[in-house]
Amino acid sequence: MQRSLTDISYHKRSQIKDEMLSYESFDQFDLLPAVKAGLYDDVLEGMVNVKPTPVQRLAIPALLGQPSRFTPRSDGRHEFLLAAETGSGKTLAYLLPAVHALKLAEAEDPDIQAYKKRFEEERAKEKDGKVKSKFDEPHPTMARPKVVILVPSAELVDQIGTVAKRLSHAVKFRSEKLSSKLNAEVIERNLYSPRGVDVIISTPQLLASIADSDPNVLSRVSHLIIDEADSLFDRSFVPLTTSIVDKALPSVKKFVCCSATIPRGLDKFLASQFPNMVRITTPNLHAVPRRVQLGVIDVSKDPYRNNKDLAAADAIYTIGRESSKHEGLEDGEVDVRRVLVFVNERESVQPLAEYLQSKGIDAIALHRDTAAERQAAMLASFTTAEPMTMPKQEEPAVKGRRRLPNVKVIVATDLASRGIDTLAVRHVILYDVPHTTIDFIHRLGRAGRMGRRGRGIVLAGRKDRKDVIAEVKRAMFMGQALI
Ligand SMILES: Nc1ncnc2c1ncn2[C@@H]1O[C@H](COP(=O)(O)OP(=O)(O)OP(=O)(O)O)[C@@H](O)[C@H]1O
Repeated sequence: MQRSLTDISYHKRSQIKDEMLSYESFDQFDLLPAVKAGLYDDVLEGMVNVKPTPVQRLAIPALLGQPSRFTPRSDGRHEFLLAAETGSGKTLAYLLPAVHALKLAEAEDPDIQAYKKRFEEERAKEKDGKVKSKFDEPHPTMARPKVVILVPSAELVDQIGTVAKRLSHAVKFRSEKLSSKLNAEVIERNLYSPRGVDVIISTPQLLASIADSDPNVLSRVSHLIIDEADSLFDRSFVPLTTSIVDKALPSVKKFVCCSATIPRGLDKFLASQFPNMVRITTPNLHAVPRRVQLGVIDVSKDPYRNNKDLAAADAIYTIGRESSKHEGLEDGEVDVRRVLVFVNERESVQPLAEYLQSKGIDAIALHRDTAAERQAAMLASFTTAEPMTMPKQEEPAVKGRRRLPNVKVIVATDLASRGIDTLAVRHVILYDVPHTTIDFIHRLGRAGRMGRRGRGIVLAGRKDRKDVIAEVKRAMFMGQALI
């Protein structure tokens, strides 16, 4: 299992640490003032003393072409791999430089400038009251985005789309989402609006099928970003992802792949397809965030006797009961805890969610069959940074009718939840022991995001490799990479 990841030497790690010390503030990056304003006032609104994270310190200067050991010296297309731990701010590491470049290119684009001039002239005439404007010319960027961001799920399209929208208030660009959650009319409107579009965030399925019928959609792309590249270049996604990459590459200036892990398959694929790709890896790559601890429940022992469902329900009840001990709570209040339960197989998601519901737990399955609205509402409560509390309620004494009102549970496979910024999650239950270290990293990475504390609980059965779990636990305790 440990062999699935590629090594990074200690020497390289210490060189990277030195590099990170050169940039301590976002103000040191050559970003347009509007981009910085959007970052401080809208994207990270309300945060004080904001500093770039390690991946942002390494990637932003390199993508902007500022002096750094990762800045390519050649002309032509630049290719990057950004690999950094889960929840470490990779989105902004690629989005800020892409939006900066978009605005610079816009200022130099003769078609856009000529369009703007005609538009302003018509508006001025209208203001003078001379004529009613008949200006209905489509914007030159209509269905021709400059920045394309690919992600593996509709939920991630929403998440990244929200960050881009926030940034666009100060920076003034148009960003649109394309995903299977939207109906055909909305998708058409988002892409073919006569007002134009600068940034598209999409799943590969949707964009690949649009590009099949209208290849020009990808003809002006200058920044192509493959987020969650370990998923998007794996066996199931690679044909769709590469079909988009192949169509877009002729115009692309910056090609950015982004991932929390570099499995051997991705390593080999990128080395053969993109031999000049600059790899930006943080010193803590492949380590689970330090503030996440791992506990183990041996379900083969009493009282569970291999009943994993019961062990999961019990663990969730314990998490719920502990929430009243949290300091800072008003008297009579409890925290609302958000718990993610991971299973290995898609087929187990629904039955486990139903079992937990039968035990009075507010659980949903994260998959296509769960009503979209219910899923969205539950996910929203998992991704908020705001604390959530409720009045304490006594559990009913009558046996068999227990209810746990202060815990919300999502049961998922990690593919369905990959990359989701579950800021509210402190507890992750690994119902199945993950098949690989990569899965351990992604699943535990839903807790402990951006320096928060978290706890993982593995349910270990009779046949599970307890030595592997012990090794992962030890590496996590030491803050080491799980390789
Ligand atoms: N410099 C910063 N300071 C504080 N918070 C930040 C900073 N940069 C990003 N964040 C916040 O950190 C959280 C995690 O960021 P993000 O989702 O980009 O992580 P990620 O590295 O892409 O994770 P994953 O690998 O799981 O996809 C977000 O809520 C984001 O707003």
